[in-house]
Amino acid sequence: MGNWNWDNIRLYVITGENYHPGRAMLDVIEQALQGGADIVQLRDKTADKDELLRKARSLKELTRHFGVPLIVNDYPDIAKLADADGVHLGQEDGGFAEARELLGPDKIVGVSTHSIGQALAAQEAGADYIGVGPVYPTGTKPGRQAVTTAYVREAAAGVRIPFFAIGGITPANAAEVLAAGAARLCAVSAIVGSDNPRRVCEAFKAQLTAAGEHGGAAVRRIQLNGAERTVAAATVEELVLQLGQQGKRLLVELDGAIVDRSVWPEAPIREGASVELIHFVGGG
Ligand SMILES: Cc1ncc(COP(=O)(O)OP(=O)(O)O)c(N)n1
Ligand SMILES: Cc1ncsc1CCOP(=O)(O)O
Ligand SMILES: [Mg+2]
Repeated sequence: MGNWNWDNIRLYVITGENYHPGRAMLDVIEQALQGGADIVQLRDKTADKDELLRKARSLKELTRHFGVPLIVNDYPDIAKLADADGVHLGQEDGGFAEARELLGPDKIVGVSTHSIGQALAAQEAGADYIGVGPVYPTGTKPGRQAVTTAYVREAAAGVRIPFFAIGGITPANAAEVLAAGAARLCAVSAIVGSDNPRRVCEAFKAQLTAAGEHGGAAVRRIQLNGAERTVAAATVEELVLQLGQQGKRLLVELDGAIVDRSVWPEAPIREGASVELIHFVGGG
C-alpha cells in the first residue's frame, strides 16, 4: 500500500489513447494532473510489452513530478520494471497473490469488481482499493453490463477499503454517483477524450470536494436553465466550477435574483433552487 494517503486520492484518470488521436498521451495526462487527477493508470490493450514499459517509465516520471501514484493495468511485471506504484487486476486477470508477492506489501494492488460479493472477496484478499463498475454502459468496455448505482450503494454501505466508481462517468452524471455514496470517481473517455482534460478534472474535483469524504453530502436537485438536474454543489462558486464554467463571462441568477460574483463562494445552492446561467456573447 505504501505511504499514500487515500483521503487525498479521489479522482482516478486512466489512459485511453484511442480517444485523443493526434495528441500525445503524456500531454493529455499532464493536463489531467494539472486539473487535479490524484492517481493515474496506464491502460493500453494493444501495445506490446516493450512499448508498454516505455510508456510506463515515461508516465512514472510525470506522475512522480506531481506526487501521485502510477498504476499499470493488467501487468504486474511491467509495474515492477517501471517502478510504478502498483497494478490493477480484473476478475478475469487473476494472479492477485502472485502480484502481491512480486510487488511486495508497499505497492498498490487494485481489483475490479462487479458485485458486492466480489468486493468483499477482494477486500478480504488484501486489495488496496477496488473499482466498482461499470456504473453506466460505456464504449470503453463494450458489451459489459452496467452494475448501476444500486451496486455503488451496496459498496458504500459494505466496503471498508477505498472504492472508485467507474464506467460511463462524466461531470454531468457524477452527482448521481456521489449521491449513491461514492467518494471516489474514475474516468477514461470523459477526461482523455475531452478537448480540455484539465477543465474536466477541475469539474470532477469540485463535485468530489463538495460531496465530502463520504460522498453525497452536497447533492441537490435543482432547476438549471429550466431543466431538472442533480448537482453536487453547496455554493454558486462550486456549481460554476462543476459545470466547467469557471473563467467564463457569466451572470448567475439564483431564485430570480442576480448573484454578484464577489459572493459566489458564500451564496448557498439549496435543494429545489432555480438557477439560470446567462452567458455574455462576445461582440464587436
Ligand atoms: C480502476 C479500474 N477499475 C476497473 C478496471 C477494469 O479492469 P478489467 O476488468 O481487468 O478490464 P480492463 O481494464 O483490463 O479491460 C480498471 N482497469 N481500472
Ligand atoms: C476499464 C473499465 N472497467 C470498468 S468500466 C471501464 C471503462 C471506463 O471508461 P469510461 O470512463 O470511458 O467509461
Ligand atoms: Mg484487466
